[in-house]
Amino acid sequence: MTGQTSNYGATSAPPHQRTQSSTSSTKAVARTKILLLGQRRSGKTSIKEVLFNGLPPKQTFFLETTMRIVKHTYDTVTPLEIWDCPGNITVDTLGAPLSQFSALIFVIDIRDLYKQPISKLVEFIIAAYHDNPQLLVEVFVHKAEKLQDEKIENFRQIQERVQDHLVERECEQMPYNFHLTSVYDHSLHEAFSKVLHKLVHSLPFFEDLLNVFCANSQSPKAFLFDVASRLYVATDASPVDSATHNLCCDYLSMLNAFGPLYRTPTSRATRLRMPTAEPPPDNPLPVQTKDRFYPSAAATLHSSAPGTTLTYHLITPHLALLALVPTGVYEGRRGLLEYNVVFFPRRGAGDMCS
Ligand SMILES: Nc1nc2c(ncn2[C@@H]2O[C@H](COP(=O)(O)OP(=O)(O)OP(=O)(O)O)[C@@H](O)[C@H]2O)c(=O)[nH]1
Repeated sequence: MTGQTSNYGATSAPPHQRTQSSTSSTKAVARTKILLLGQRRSGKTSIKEVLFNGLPPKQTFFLETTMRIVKHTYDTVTPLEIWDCPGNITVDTLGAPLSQFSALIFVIDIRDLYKQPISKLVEFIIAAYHDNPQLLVEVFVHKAEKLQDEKIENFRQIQERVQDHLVERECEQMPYNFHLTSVYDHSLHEAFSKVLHKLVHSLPFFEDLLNVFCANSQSPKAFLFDVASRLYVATDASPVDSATHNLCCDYLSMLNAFGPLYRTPTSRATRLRMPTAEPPPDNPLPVQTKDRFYPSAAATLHSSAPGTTLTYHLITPHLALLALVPTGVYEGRRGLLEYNVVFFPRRGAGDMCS
């Protein structure tokens, strides 16, 4: 595993504590910087808050206008620093060269077909073309759930206008991607996960491990999720279908909500041992109050034969493996399955048992 990955595993705080940005770790860790740009009220802060602070989507309504750049740090496989910028920021007022950043996410309200947001996006793409051609430019055409019939048409028009502007400015070589997003469905998680994949250097390693896990466990699909943000860090080679992704996201959300309720003696930070003698009355057994997320769970998706089971295994304090497994395999060979899971983070692909 790379240094980055082990660093992540060693330093991260429990999921429920990780929603706060940590300034102390900002200094210690080299972070991948992501610029979050767009017009006022396009939804930038909502995106950041929903993904990285667990804010319920409906409460984004109460977010205040961002007046200055807010830097939010988040520890996942690659430590991130997300710059949430006010709507009026320009290349000149950003206060940092674009070469410092690994990705630029530009948020456009899907109903905003006017010139202003598109011109601003084009200005940043042109600046990136000159200062940092490696910069990932990802455009989130946001609030997509608001439109039903015109959604695809607006999406197409925004893409076409950006392309036309870039051709006019002779800058069409700069690559960029468009995503339809909304905080009210899973599209935001899926789009941001795709951005994250491009920033995780150890992605091929994780993908290899997942491919081997799937082959050895007869699993048609497996994801490695960042537990708190519910972004998937990697998946196996089979295509991602949105329904499966959404199901895993929902299951994780349910476990995140209810997991802390499940506390057993073995879920404590250190297991209690049977006392050899009566503890003195003034020195009772230590009571561990630290919450521990329970390490595995499963749900049967449809019971009729052959059946599919959705499994969850926490493999580091912050990463969970979610996989679809045939119910027959889960019930008949669970020990072997869990053996594969236990060794997933520790061993290379070649060492996994079949
Ligand atoms: N319908 C819908 N509304 C959204 C979505 N995302 C954000 N909003 C709403 O858009 C409004 C503006 O959201 P903000 O996150 O404050 O936008 P911002 O881009 O950070 O705005 P500034 O701070 O002014 O730059 C809020 O009322 C949100 O509830 C979405 O996916 N769908």
